[in-house]
Parts: sequence; structure tokens; C-alpha cells
Amino acid sequence: MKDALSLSGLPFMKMHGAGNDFVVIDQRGRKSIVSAALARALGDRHRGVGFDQLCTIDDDAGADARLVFWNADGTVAGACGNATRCVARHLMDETGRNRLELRTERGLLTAEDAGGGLTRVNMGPPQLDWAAIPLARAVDTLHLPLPGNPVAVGMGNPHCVFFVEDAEAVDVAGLGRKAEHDPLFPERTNVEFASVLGSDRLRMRVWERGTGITLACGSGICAAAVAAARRSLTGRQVTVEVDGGTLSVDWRDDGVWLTGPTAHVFDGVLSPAFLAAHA
Ligand SMILES: N[C@@H](CCC[C@H](N)C(=O)O)C(=O)O
Repeated sequence: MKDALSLSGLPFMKMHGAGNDFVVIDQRGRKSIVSAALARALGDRHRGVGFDQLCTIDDDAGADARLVFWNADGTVAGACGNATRCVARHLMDETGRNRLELRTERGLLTAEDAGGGLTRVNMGPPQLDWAAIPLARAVDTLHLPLPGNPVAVGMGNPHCVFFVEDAEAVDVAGLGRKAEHDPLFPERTNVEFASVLGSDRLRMRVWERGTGITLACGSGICAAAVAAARRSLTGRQVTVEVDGGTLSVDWRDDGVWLTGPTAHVFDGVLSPAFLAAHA
């Protein structure tokens, strides 16, 4: 006996935050059929839909919803700032509310309407030591023993932030892939290359763990801002220019707030044949 999804297909939404793009599957009220194999197939930009991350929305008794994030390689990530902001905007539009609590592996995150069409999320306090990030070696996270002297920051997922003279000149793919797989990071890492443009402005390019180069990475933007403030290169409020646009970060006592644009681009339905082929 076939269930409803295998007969009618699986609805999804396509969204992005500053070009960091997502397939979002709202599975509230029903069982999840998402697997690593389905995520990988769906993430294929030629044979699937294509995304930087797949995000599922589930019911949660103690929050407005629960979110899970999958990278294009089928791995699950503990945090995704931009997908959290996109889904928050969708749920705020749906409910007419301007503040929500969203459960993620990182914990309960508060998202708010920031006015002017922008959406902000509190990504929580940064994780600044190896025990919390969680990575392997007991070394100083402010000065990693790697060429380029990067900073490690956890935002619910691992980040390795390099400060460079000119982010435009960096071989993001080559150096990003290398650092992602450095033995210092047993769970691999996201990799950011940031240039300081002023005491409240960064330019950043990013290599995302499990996905590759993306136009923006919300948790990476937070990590770069935290790293810059820890190195006294900027204050705790910065705007960050990424390839997909400009976002702002405010590192407050209650956590790192990320603000930026979101877009709901189109809705679609995955065919029963696609689901059957990648079950
Ligand atoms: N795009 C993201 C981060 C997604 C997860 C990351 N690739 C990981 O594996 O940790 C964001 O907006 O934060």
C-alpha cells in the first residue's frame, strides 16, 4: 500500500538568504522521509533541485518549530544561520508574529522581524574553547597552529577564520578544502577568509564544510565577526560583505545576533519517481 507522499510527491520551498540557498521541506504533522541519500540527490544542481543546505521543519512541543540542516554532501550540520532566518521569516509570515523560538541542534534560537524586510536570529554565545567547539586538540583557539594563523570559533558548528590582506585574491576553493580536512578538525570545518575594511566592516569569502564555496554563510559571518573582535581588529558590531550581499552582526551579552535579507523564491513538488529512486 503506497503512502500519500509516494503517490502525490513531496512539496518543498526554495529560499535564500543573501544567495545562500536552501530547499526547505515542511514536514510538520507527518513523518520525515528525508535521508542522507535523498539530501545528496536533491542537492545535485543538475539532476536534483540544488541547494547549499536542505532544511526540514518539524513540530516541537517546546518551540515554534524544530529545524534540521543537511549539507549538499548528505551530512547534518548543527547550525545554519541563513536557513534559520529564512524559515523564521516564512513562519512569521504564516503566523503574523514578529518573534519566534526555533529549536536546532545548537539549542533554542530566538528569531525576530528586524524591520525593513530584514530578519535577525540570535545564534547564541560563541564557543571559544576546544572543549566546547567541539574539536580535538587542546590548543589556543585564538592562534591556531596552522599557516596563516587562523582563529577557531564554534557557532554550533566549527569555523576556522583566516584574516587576510585581500579576500578577493584568496584561492578559496584550494585553501578552503585543505583547511576543511586538516587533522586539527576531526569533524571537519567551515573556512572563512576575511579582510578588515574598517573597525565596523569586514569583507568575507567562505568555503562551507560539506558544500564548498557559497555566496554567504550566516554562522560563518558570525564566526568572522567574533574572531575579529577577539583579535581587536573590530568592535562587536560589524557589517560583513559577502559575495551574495551584506549582513550585520551584533555580538551582545546574550549571544551573536545575525541580521540580513531573506527570499522565498518558488515552491515545487518532488516527483514520486524521484523519491522512489532516492529512498
Ligand atoms: N550556510 C550555513 C551553514 C551551514 C552548515 C555548514 N556548512 C556546516 O557544515 O557546519 C549558515 O548560514 O550558517
